[in-house]
Amino acid sequence: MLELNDVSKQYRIGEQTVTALDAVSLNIEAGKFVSIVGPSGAGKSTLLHMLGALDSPDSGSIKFQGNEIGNYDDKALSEFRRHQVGFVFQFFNLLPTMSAWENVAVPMLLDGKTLRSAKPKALELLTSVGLADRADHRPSELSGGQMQRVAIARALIMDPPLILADEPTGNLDSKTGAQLMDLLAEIAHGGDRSVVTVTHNLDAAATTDRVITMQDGRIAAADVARS
Ligand SMILES: Nc1ncnc2c1ncn2[C@@H]1O[C@H](COP(=O)(O)OP(=O)(O)OP(=O)(O)O)[C@@H](O)[C@H]1O
Repeated sequence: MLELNDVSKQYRIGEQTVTALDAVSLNIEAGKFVSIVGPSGAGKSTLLHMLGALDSPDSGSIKFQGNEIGNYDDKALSEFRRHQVGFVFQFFNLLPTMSAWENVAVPMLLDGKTLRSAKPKALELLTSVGLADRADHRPSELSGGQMQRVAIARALIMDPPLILADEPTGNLDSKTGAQLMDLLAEIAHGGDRSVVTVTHNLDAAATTDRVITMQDGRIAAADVARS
């Protein structure tokens, strides 16, 4: 589904140059739940951003379903982000004045649909993540785990083949975090979807199909494929 070849990225701050990604090559297959682990500053978030075309590499190639993302113009890039990728963040990023179902509907609104037309799908997705009875609640009336389920439903509403999650359990207690990982695994294994998550939690990572360990902008040797 996604193929990275020799992807490098440097950041320059004043005189200093930081190599965030150093010639990373990687294949992400459909239907797999993949975790990215490694110490702080290893390049995990930078890699995740490259996978979702939130950032572009200095060199190297990123192909999505055989197409070179580097050749996309701005319009194709925003189409890609809107339709092919669902993002889940550590701090949920829900809109506080909207109800749970309205938050789930947001990507459809950004795609020009009305709230009314988005509602059935938003409710269906909330039901699928176990929150049918919380649809009208605002984020402040939900627990952290529930807020992250809303965020996952929102990530799914455009039916993207790729879900990217940056520390999705970082703000949750360990039991709730484990339940969230189970939900992400179900999402990956339930269809031809890939789910890629960055995590600091090695126990959580150990439950995924594949653990990619990063160190100093490179994929460390221990890239364990379990299936
Ligand atoms: N926008 C930026 N400007 C400058 N330097 C950056 C930028 N983004 C990342 N970096 C640097 O690139 C390196 C990799 O950062 P990245 O956020 O990918 O690491 P990480 O493994 O996700 O770390 P953490 O676990 O702490 O979130 C770090 O040294 C970081 O300081």
